[in-house]
Amino acid sequence: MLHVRLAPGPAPRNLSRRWDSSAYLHSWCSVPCPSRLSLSRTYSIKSSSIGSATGLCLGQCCRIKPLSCKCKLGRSSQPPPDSRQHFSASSSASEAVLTAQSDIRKLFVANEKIGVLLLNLGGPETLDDVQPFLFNLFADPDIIRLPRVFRFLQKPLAQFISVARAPKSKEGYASIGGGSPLRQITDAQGEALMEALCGKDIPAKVYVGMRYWHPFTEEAIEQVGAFHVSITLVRFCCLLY
Ligand SMILES: C=CC1=C(C)c2cc3[nH]c(cc4nc(cc5[nH]c(cc1n2)c(C)c5CCC(=O)O)C(CCC(=O)O)=C4C)c(C)c3C=C
Ligand SMILES: [Fe+2]
Repeated sequence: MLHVRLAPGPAPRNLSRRWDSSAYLHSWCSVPCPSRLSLSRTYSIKSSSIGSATGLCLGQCCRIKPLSCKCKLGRSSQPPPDSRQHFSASSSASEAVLTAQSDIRKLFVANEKIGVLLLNLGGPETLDDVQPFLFNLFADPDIIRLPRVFRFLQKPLAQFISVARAPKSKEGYASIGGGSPLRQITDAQGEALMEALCGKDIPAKVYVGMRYWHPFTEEAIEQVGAFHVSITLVRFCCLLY
């Protein structure tokens, strides 16, 4: 099922730089949203929408640069007229739910570039990243919520915990190869997603944004903007291992 949720009101074509919490992202996850973002035309997609053939949960890849794909990001085929009609009808609604797998094609309208922004939390890639990664994690009030009067202690506490915990965490990461596997795993998922979309003649670029480590969501969004993507599909996935 493809859930399409549109920001209310007319969608500006440029990206908004407001980093407010995104209700649509929060709605599917009990853990912190991987990012706080607001995109102009943002669609959240559920895992099965691209195709069960890939078995993807649409995780993310950790490249700032969009993943490359053999098909060109151009109009290799036009959507049927009824698709466009459907799209504009959806656009005027504050929320629409498209059910058919092929309905993603309905987003593929003339002169619209599609970007898929895959969001995750991130993990330290090297042992040197461990302490600053943990700082980012614990500095997040969605992870450790202090009473408002003690909010000023958030960063000092994050510094304390991250420094105290880092040696033990480093041991753990050292035992699994020296860093978090999140990036490689999600790279592979991003590649598979690109391939799956290409196979359906839907050329889209895939971007990745992480909440606590590189590439940060802000960087990914800048890339989305630089590529003048006008439709952004957003998906986040929390890998558990
Ligand atoms: C008291 C300690 C911790 C709380 C509370 C906690 C909550 C929490 N964490 C995530 C997401 C991630 N945590 C990751 C690593 C990690 N988390 C903690 C501690 C707490 N997390 C530590 C010490 C570490 C480092 C690894 C270790 O030593 O075990 C990661 C990175 C995973 C990776 O691939 O490297 C993520 C992601 C959430 C969402 C959360 C609360 C909701
Ligand atoms: Fe954690």
